[in-house]
Amino acid sequence: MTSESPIPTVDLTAFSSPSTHSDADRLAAGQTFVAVLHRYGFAKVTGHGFTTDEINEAFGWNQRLFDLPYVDKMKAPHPPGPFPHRGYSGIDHYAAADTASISTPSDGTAGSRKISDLKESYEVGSANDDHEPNIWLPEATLPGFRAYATSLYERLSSVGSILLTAISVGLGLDPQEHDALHQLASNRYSQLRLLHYPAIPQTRLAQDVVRTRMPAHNDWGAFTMLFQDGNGGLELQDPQTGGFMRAQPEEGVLVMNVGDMLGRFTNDYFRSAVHRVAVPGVGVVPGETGVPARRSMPFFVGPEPSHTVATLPRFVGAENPGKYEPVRFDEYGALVSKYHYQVGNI
Ligand SMILES: O=C(O)CCC(=O)C(=O)O
Ligand SMILES: [Fe+2]
Repeated sequence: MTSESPIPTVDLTAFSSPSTHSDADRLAAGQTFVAVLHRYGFAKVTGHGFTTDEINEAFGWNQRLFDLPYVDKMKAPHPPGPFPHRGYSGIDHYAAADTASISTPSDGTAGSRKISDLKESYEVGSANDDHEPNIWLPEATLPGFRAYATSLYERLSSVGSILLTAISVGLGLDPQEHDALHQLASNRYSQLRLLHYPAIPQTRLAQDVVRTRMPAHNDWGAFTMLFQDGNGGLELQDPQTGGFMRAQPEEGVLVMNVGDMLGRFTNDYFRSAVHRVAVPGVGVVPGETGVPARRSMPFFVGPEPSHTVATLPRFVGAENPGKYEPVRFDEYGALVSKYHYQVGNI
C-alpha cells in the first residue's frame, strides 16, 4: 500500500540564516520539526542552507562519476568485505559489498527478497577519518572529483548540525542534553553515498524481475539527509498506518529520516524510519522505454565509532519504560553490517 498524502515539509531558514530571524522564529520552526519527526520519523526540509546551485552541482558530479566506463570506476573498488565502506560498488558487485549504514526491519521484508543488481554507488567519508580511509579514483580518471567530494562531505556535515540544533531547540533541551544530542553527529565519521539506479528496460519490467530498487530497511546511524533527482522513488513507512508514503521529488528539498541511533537516544520518541526505493509499476511506465535512471545522495550522520549511545533520561518514565540498552556505535554497526554481508541483499 502506498499513500499519496504528502510528507510534511518543515522550513528551517530560521536556523540556516540566524541573523535575519528571531529566537521565537527558531522555537516555532524547531517545534514544528520535532512534531513532524515524532509523528512520522521523517520530514521534508527546506531552508536547510544547501542551495539549489549546490544541489545541481552535486548531481552533475554524480552523473560524471557514474557515466565513466566500468573499468574506470573499478579503479576505486569497494573492498570485498563490509569494511572499509568506501569507494565504488558496481552493478555486478553491489549485493555483496553494500552492507554498512543499513539495518533491516524486524518484519524481515528485506531479508526475504532476492535482489537484482539495480544500482551502483560510491561511498565517501571524511578526509579526517582515521578509521575507514577513503578510496579514490586516480585524479586523471575524474579530475577534481576528490576535492569536490571532500568539500561536499564537509558542507553536508554542517547542514546536519543545523538540523540537530533545530531538534535541540524544538525539544527544549538543556545544555547538557544539547551536547549529548550533538554527540550523535561526528563530523569525522559520517558518510556520503552517491547512488545511481540505471534505467530499467520495459522488457525487464514485463518479466517482473524488478520489484524494488532498494528493499525496505532502516539506516543505522543517527539520521540521514537525502537529495534525490526529479525521478523520485523514495518511499517511507508511516509508523501509524504501516503504509508507505512517496517522497515526491521537489527542487531544493531534502528528505531527513531518523536512523536507529536517534531512535534509541529518544526511546522511540523519534522512530527509526523504514524506507525503500520503489520501481514504478509496469502499468505506469510510459511507452516502451521502461523506467528512467535515478540518482540520489544520502548523507548518513553518525557518532564517533567508540561513542556509546544511551537513551536521554527525559524520554523514559513510568508510562514510557526505556526500550534500549546503551550501545557502542561501532559494535552496533558491526552486528548490522555482518548480518547484511551474510544476507547480501541491500
Ligand atoms: O536512493 C534512495 O533514495 C535511498 C537510499 C537509501 O535508503 C540508502 O542508501 O540507505
Ligand atoms: Fe536508507
